[in-house]
Amino acid sequence: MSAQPILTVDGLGVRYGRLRALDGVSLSVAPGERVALLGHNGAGKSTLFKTILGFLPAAAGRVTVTGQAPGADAARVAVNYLPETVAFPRSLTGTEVLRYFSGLRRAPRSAIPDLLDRVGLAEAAGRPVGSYSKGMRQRLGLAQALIGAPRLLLLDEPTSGLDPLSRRDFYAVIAEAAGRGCAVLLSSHGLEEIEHRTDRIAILSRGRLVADGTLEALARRAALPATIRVTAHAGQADRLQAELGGTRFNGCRLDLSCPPDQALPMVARLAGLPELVSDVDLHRPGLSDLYRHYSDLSAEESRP
Ligand SMILES: Nc1ncnc2c1ncn2[C@@H]1O[C@H](COP(=O)(O)OP(=O)(O)OP(=O)(O)O)[C@@H](O)[C@H]1O
Repeated sequence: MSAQPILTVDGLGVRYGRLRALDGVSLSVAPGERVALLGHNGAGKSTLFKTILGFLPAAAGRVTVTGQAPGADAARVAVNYLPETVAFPRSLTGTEVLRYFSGLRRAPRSAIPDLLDRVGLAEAAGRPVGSYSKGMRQRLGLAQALIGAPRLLLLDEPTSGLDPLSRRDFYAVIAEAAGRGCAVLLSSHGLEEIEHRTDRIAILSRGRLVADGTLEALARRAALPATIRVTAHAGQADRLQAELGGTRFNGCRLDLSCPPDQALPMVARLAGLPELVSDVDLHRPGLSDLYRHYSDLSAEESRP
């Protein structure tokens, strides 16, 4: 991406006393880019967010937001943050909460009805937040994070506790913000939900960035084998296995593992065996396979 990044993280190290929570982390997010930050519990995701917000100092390296140091006025205006757990005064209505935050950010109050509408809270706008469900509070949190058209959105596990339809709507709102040029960095443990809803994946493991790229680039680099599930005609599984090898799972299923570039030629070969094969299902590695691959690699590298 050629546009100047909104967020740059360069060789960042952060410590809690003797613990290295982040070590040599480099990452950037350009305008309009949605980057998913993945990592096990304790990998350092929240620490990275807190450093970008200026709450924690860097022990090494550098972070800039729109070219400014975290915590500087211009950086604070540029970034909005949705923490993992949002808490609003229970007696205020949705509209009142957004009025309060609009005041803090000097953003026009006229945008509030539209914001509430975009997150599906138009009808609940006049009700006290204490009567909202967890998902509704989370959506109000997203509306709060969108106030003032931020240039960088930091979202810490924003969809935990949301049902599948609310998650879909949530990502649609995030895509709209990115479409307007907002840079988005969001952490998640939900691999399936981010697989096709973000532009790039960054994986943290024990405070180090072990992968950063598009799903396609990470898959190419990992070169994990594809699995072809073959269903044999009744009584033909033995012959098929004798011909192709693979692993038998029941009377008629055979799993073949192929290098990525051999998967299609193998499917073509299977199509030429109609007397043996009744069905073929090609399974390419998904994000969960890649996540395991890169996290395991980093665990192996750090083993003495
Ligand atoms: N205030 C703190 N004082 C000391 N250690 C801390 C503090 N906050 C976090 N840590 C440690 O720093 C490391 C990174 O924690 P962090 O909260 O950034 O991880 P995370 O990836 O956000 O985890 P999770 O997915 O569980 O939210 C962990 O080992 C954690 O125990």
